[in-house]
Amino acid sequence: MSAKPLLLVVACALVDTDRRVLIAQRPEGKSMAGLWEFPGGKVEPGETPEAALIRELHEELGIETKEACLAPLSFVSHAYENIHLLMPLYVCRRWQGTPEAREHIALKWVRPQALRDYPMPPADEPLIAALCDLL
Ligand SMILES: Nc1nc2c([nH]c(=O)n2[C@H]2C[C@H](O)[C@@H](COP(=O)(O)OP(=O)(O)OP(=O)(O)O)O2)c(=O)[nH]1
Repeated sequence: MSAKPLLLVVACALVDTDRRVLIAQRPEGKSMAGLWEFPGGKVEPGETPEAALIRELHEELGIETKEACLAPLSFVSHAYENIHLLMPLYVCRRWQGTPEAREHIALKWVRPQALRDYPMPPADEPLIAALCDLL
């Protein structure tokens, strides 16, 4: 049995004062296009997960946050066809700026119980339950 490469991706649930969570729709041309995801992305070599997430939040949404504002919530370990995804999910309640879709089709603020109304990557399912418990 040949092992699949392990892919480390960091993701973030931005939570607003109404306890809604930001999800973002993946663009055309990427895998899983059209599905809704938590903002985030791959951890580059030499990067800490937190630094990667702060970078991705800036690149994707144009917002600024800092490590002290990132609280680990849960993680998923999910076998996709070609890779094995390891994805920690952080919760962030404090940031500067207003999120805008710089790399996604659309953004949406959603109550945790309504996340299941939006098609998300298969790996994300357990994270919805974790967010419903938290919020
Ligand atoms: N950011 C993010 N990625 C997720 C989530 N769920 C999930 O399976 N993923 C996967 C999709 C991608 O394979 C990978 C994130 O990669 P990425 O966003 O940095 O890069 P990408 O879309 O260009 O990746 P790809 O086209 O090569 O698949 O993690 C999620 O909720 N948020």
